[in-house]
Amino acid sequence: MIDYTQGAGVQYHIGVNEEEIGSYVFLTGDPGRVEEVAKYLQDAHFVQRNREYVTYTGFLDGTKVSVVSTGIGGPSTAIAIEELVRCKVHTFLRLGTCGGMALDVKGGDLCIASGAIRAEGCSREYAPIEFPAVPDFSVLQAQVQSAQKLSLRFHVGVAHCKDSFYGQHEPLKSPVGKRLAENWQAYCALGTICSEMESSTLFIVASALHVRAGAMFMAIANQEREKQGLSNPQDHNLHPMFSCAVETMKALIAEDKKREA
Ligand SMILES: O=P(O)(O)O[C@H]1O[C@H](CO)[C@@H](O)[C@H]1O
Ligand SMILES: O=c1cc[nH]c(=O)[nH]1
Repeated sequence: MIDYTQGAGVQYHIGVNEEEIGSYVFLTGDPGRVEEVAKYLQDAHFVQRNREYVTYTGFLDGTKVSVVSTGIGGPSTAIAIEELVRCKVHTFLRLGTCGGMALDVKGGDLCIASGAIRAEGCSREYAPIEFPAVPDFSVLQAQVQSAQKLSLRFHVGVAHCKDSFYGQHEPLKSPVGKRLAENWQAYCALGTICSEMESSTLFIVASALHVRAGAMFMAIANQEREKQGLSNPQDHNLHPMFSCAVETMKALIAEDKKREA
């Protein structure tokens, strides 16, 4: 393969090298969210910005941890994961936003993905469609335990991942809207908890590269509650999720330290 690195192991898109990155990484879609998450780390500093990729690095309980944005959707997420794995990252935790689908998911609730529907294109370039997009079990378990410890209102279940945000919200405006709406109805009938855009790619690329990954999202609102005439509060406060994510990463780091001792 042509060497696109910028020398000294600096990765082509994310613009960082192994020395600048912890082996544990929080991923967020929004580049503007990275600095906010980094405030939860000790001694965090800005590392790099290139395209949609912003990176900060700091510490949790003495272990180096980074926060990196992926931008929206599968392709930019897959690139971030591939390049971060080249920087020796072995643990990923995505912190995102989502729309609720199950009627008991309200704006402000935390959704933890136990699996993801591969209704996007990118993951098909990593695994046949029969292969399930699932998180690493130890990461999932640590997420659930952290949400319980913090007494958050949370849901664990399958997340829907798609490429078109507006196909989710206004399917019938699309020439293929009937198919989108029919599939959406089926996903709801199957108990899917929420919809977002990166976790299936994250889970499949992580499986392909033999690293571990998990994902959690704050529900902003729920269009299905709106449809049913139920209350539909909007909530954009992501801090409870950040606290849960930090708790989760600390638990994983502690388990790893115990195993290595
Ligand atoms: O808040 P983030 O992490 O970007 O996640 C969600 O928000 C974006 C759409 O508004 C998509 O990236 C979706 O997955
Ligand atoms: O409804 C939503 C909210 C956030 N992200 C999505 O993909 N959908």
